[in-house]
Amino acid sequence: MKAIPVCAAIIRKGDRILVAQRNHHDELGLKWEFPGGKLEPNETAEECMVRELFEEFGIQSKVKGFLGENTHDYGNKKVCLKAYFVEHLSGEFQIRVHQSVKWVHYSELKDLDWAPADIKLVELLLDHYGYRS
Ligand SMILES: Nc1nc2c([nH]c(=O)n2[C@@H]2O[C@H](COP(=O)(O)OP(=O)(O)OP(=O)(O)O)[C@@H](O)[C@H]2O)c(=O)[nH]1
Repeated sequence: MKAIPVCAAIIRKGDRILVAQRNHHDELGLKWEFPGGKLEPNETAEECMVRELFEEFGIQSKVKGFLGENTHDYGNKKVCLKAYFVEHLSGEFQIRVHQSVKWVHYSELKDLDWAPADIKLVELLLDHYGYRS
């Protein structure tokens, strides 16, 4: 099974990261994730991130770097989740798609009920910032 490429945004404010809860109507409803979505044909990861963050929150943003990726097999599909560091440039966050969003301190990230593909990315993120609980 070929993995579906999905881009996920790490948006930081001080010691907090923006996390989003999937809508209860959607697959993996109420699980926490990094905002983002599937890469469209002929789109770069940077374009995908900027598009998804505008669709999901109505904000303008810019990709600053790449954290890493994790491929996860959900049984019915396989996703390759690629996490990018993204800077919020302008616009108030409007919650257009998700159930809710919140800014979570590094020390609390591991306590969330994450979408399974995200767990390895959360570990990578904590390593990246040198955070040890
Ligand atoms: N955006 C996002 N998707 C994730 C994460 N972790 C994870 O397993 N996924 C999975 O990756 C896929 C992305 O789908 P999505 O529904 O968010 O993206 P989309 O808006 O482009 O899709 P759609 O237009 O088909 O609904 C889903 O299967 C979702 O469950 C994550 O951290 N962020």
